[in-house]
Parts: sequence; C-alpha cells; structure tokens
Amino acid sequence: MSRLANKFAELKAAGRKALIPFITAGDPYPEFTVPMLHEMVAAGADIIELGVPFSDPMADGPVIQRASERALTHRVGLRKVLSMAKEFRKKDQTTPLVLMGYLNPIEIMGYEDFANAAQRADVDGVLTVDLPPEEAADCVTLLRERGIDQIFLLAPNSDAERIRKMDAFGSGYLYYVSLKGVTGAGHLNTADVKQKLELIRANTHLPVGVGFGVKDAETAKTVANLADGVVVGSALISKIEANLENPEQAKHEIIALLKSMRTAMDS
Ligand SMILES: O=P(O)(O)OC[C@@H](O)[C@@H](O)c1c[nH]c2ccccc12
Repeated sequence: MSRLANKFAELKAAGRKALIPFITAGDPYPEFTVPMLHEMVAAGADIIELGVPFSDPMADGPVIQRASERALTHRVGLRKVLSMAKEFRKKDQTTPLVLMGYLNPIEIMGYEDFANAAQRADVDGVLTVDLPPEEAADCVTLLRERGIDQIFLLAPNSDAERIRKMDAFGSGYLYYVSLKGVTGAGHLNTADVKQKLELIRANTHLPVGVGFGVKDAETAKTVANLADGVVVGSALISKIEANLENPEQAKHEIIALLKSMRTAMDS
C-alpha cells in the first residue's frame, strides 16, 4: 500500500481528517524548508504538499506567485526540491510528501528521469497542475511503476464523467479545487462544496482533499466535516511574506495557525 493510501486508511480508522499544508520549496530561502516541514508535521500535518517553484504559475494567486519568485532568486528548481524531499525523508519515514507544480520543469528533466529521481527521493505523490488526465498516461505509468501516486485536480465545473476519468487515472487522493480562480482567492462556499462532494463521492472511491480559500481554523473544521483532507497554502505563505525579516517569527505563526486548525478539526 502506498504511503498516501496508508495514511488515509489510518486516519479513517481513527475518525480523523487529513491536514495538508502547502508551502513553496525554497521560500523565503532554501534552508528554511526542510526544518519547516518537520515542524509542520509536529504541529499536526498529516500530508505535505511541497511546491516546486515555477516562473509562470498560472493557477496561483499573488501570494504563491511571490513565493515562487523568492525561491527562484535562490535558484531552487526541481532538482533542488527533490534533494529537499530526500533530506526530509531521512528523518520522517511515515509522512506522505506530494510534489506540486507545473509540467514544464518535469518536461525539461524528462519524464523518465523525473520518475527515477522522485523514486530515489522517496516522493509519494505528484500533482502537476497543467497536466490533464487525457495527456497524463505516459507520466502516470512511469510514476505508478515506481509506486508514486499521481494526484489530479477537480474543479467546480467538473461533471460526473470528468470525475470518473480522474478516478481512473489518479491515485492517492483527488484534489477538489473549491473555487473558480487562483490560489489564495476568496473564501470557499460551504454549501457549494458540500453539494459538489456528493457528486464526487458518487463517482470515486479515492479520498478527496479540498483546497482553495481555507484561511482559518473554523473553515478548516467545516471542510474537514465534508472531505477527507483539508489543504491550506496561501494562509501559511502569507505568514512568511509578513515576516521576511524574521523567518523564526514566520515559522512560529505558521505552526500556531496549523495547530489551531488541527485542534478545530479534531474537536
Ligand atoms: O492557497 P490556498 O487558497 O490555501 O489553496 C491551496 C493551494 O495553495 C495549494 O494546494 C496549491 C498551490 N498551488 C496550486 C496550484 C493549483 C492547485 C492547488 C495549488
């Protein structure tokens, strides 16, 4: 069983939901990332989404765009992110780590080289924002052969047929993007998410994570009542941005926010 499948099974048995923080690797500087990942796990994170910096992140709002820019100033690219994943794994053999990014850096490396490198880094999942399932067959096969899950995004306009396609191609979990728009935008609408999740559940047995617009403990709890996992990105990265002169403070605020979400989700 993959580390992701295992984690979701374990959580289900315990009646808990996955808290899934997203940060961009290398933001605000490379040495910040791996210790931050370990601290997020200690604060209650179940799964890590680690963003691969990219110069043209079209699904991302300004907060994550700027995170990518900061990381790129330090020349953090896909290879460096893979080495961070490897470093993380040395001290944590149980927390699933998902690489999240765009196709371009993977294409440049080559699918097969990437799949091999991801396997060596013991990465658990890959989410490629701009790779639709129609074009994903080669990549999915290479990853699956190496025990790595490919995670796909569902949007508010995904219909039953689309969901079944994602179910067939994807593994690990499906990621439901709660809003039309970019990361960090607005607040999610609970009623809409609830309704959509019914359609998703009817068409997949994979666990479903929900992200976009989760900014506080209350929203995390609401989403946790509906989905199997709650993804939070921009709200964490805002703490980095607000404390660029004081990264320790940023760390402190990220941990505090995650802990408050964990507590709310478990209560
Ligand atoms: O930032 P938000 O609104 O908390 O949403 C999570 C999101 O940032 C993270 O999962 C993510 C980062 N980049 C993405 C690109 C597409 C889909 C999702 C993402």
